[in-house]
Amino acid sequence: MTDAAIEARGLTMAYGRGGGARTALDGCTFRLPAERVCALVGPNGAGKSTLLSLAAGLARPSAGSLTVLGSAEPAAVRGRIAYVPQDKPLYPQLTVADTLWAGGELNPARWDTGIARRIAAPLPPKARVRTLSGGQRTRLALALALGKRPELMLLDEPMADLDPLARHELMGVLMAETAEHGTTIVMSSHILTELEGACDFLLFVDGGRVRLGGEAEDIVSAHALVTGRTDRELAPHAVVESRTTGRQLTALVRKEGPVDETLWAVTEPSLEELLLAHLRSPEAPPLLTPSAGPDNTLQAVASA
Ligand SMILES: Nc1ncnc2c1ncn2[C@@H]1O[C@H](COP(=O)(O)OP(=O)(O)OP(=O)(O)O)[C@@H](O)[C@H]1O
Repeated sequence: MTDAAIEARGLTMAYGRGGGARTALDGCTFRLPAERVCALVGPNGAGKSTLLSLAAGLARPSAGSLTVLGSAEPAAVRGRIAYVPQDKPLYPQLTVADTLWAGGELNPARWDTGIARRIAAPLPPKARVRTLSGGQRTRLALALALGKRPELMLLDEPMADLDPLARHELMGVLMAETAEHGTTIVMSSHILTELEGACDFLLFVDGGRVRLGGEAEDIVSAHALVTGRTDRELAPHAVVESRTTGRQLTALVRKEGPVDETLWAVTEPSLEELLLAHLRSPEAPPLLTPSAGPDNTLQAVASA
């Protein structure tokens, strides 16, 4: 089994104390293998940012454990991690060129001027950060993160304010980082269409709990989109979501063995269809594939 970049057991994080405490993560157990591009998805308030900030060593969990790059103290390996939070903190008074220079000064051992300059190339070097647009600031933050040549990149909605061309370009850069340098990328996103083909691993959290985890391919192939007559039995397959039109039933099911294709028209859902169905059906049972379970004791992927 590949080394884990992040491994969580019973990871729990509550903000505040006493009656006002809010549980952002609630007993999460999962494993993210190294050298993968992992999408972290889930609805607003699911706990994605909380998970990324814990992995970046910026806060400590309230309970449970979190091992990052082999260290039980994520803060101790901060030098090997690049974390780009949602608000992309940068010094507003510095120019683009000064920001890149400071990136090199702060990371003398690993700094890669070439990639940082390449990513920041469309930005005016003399412009002050405070004058940049949201998307331009994101580009600069990603240039700094990539320049650091990290082993693990934790990116909180990095694509949200980029234009489609910039998104396409930067997703390509991130995928190439993983392929060429073995960088592990964990990226939260609400842009489901862009995750397909870009992310090979998936962690879906909702209400602070892990609902889906594993190879994107395995998670998709554990499900089927089926269409047939309403009087046909879908058991033993678990219905994630269904709708009827007249006498026709369409359902997204978690397969329990092969689906009877003499009764049902069967297709594989897209990753987006699968995630939307789970977002609409919070009661669907969780699924972790073996590669996402810390010691293979968790629920295995349904055999297709
Ligand atoms: N600093 C904080 N203090 C108190 N509660 C917080 C804090 N940060 C997050 N929370 C709460 O924790 C829960 C999870 O928030 P988090 O920001 O991790 O979700 P998210 O999945 O990143 O959401 P989004 O998609 O909207 O960015 C929410 O209920 C949120 O209100």
